[in-house]
Amino acid sequence: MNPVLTFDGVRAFYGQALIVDGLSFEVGEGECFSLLGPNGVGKTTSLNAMFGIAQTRGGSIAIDGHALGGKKAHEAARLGAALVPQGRWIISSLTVEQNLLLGQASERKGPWTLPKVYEMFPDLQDRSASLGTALSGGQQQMLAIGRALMANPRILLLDEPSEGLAPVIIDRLGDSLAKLREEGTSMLLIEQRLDLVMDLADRYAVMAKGEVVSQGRVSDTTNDALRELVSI
Ligand SMILES: Nc1ncnc2c1ncn2[C@@H]1O[C@H](COP(=O)(O)OP(=O)(O)OP(=O)(O)O)[C@@H](O)[C@H]1O
Repeated sequence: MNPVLTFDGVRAFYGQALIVDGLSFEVGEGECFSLLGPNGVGKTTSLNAMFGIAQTRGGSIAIDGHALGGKKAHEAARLGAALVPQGRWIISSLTVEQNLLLGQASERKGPWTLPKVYEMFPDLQDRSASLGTALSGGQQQMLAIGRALMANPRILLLDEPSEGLAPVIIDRLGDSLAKLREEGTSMLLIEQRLDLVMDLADRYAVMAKGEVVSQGRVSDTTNDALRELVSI
């Protein structure tokens, strides 16, 4: 089966600074793939390379076999990449519902509509008229995920979704992501909480200095073994 997302020898830069150096991995249909590594190795930059925020010079990135060309942000969204960014990027002047509707900008058709997002995250329906940034941290994370789902993505790109959340909220987040996984949503998960990775991911790759240094199936490893790999 063709991969949903392919990174092949990607080299990504900020200006002249080479951050990602020959990164290769694939995410299969319906798979949750986790990209791991210590702070600063280039995980977020890899996502930024998909949207043209970091510049790629070398290698290729493809969604469903379609290479991302020049106009990356628009193209990646149109092809079905939806980002749940680190820090969530909730627009403070917009209500919850208006933030969710932003997700439709890519004009992709599919099962995700406002009622379906509200069914998945009832808190968002209760607060639909509130300003997005008036929500709690956990609710804002749900809003960021809901907004990405409104794009009817081929792949959901989650950058440290548990960051800054209390353990009980992380459990709820994990349940929601598990539900999405059961529905067959393809996911790329960047995450420091390895228990969440162990619960959700099928496969993982560990990055160091901008490239993959080890990878495998989550079912073949343990939380401790993964922690050791990530801390090298
Ligand atoms: N806009 C930018 N311009 C220049 N350098 C940047 C920029 N953003 C990040 N960097 C640098 O790129 C490197 C990789 O950062 P990146 O955010 O991709 O790491 P990460 O693996 O996602 O880690 P973290 O968990 O800290 O986000 C770091 O050295 C960082 O300082």
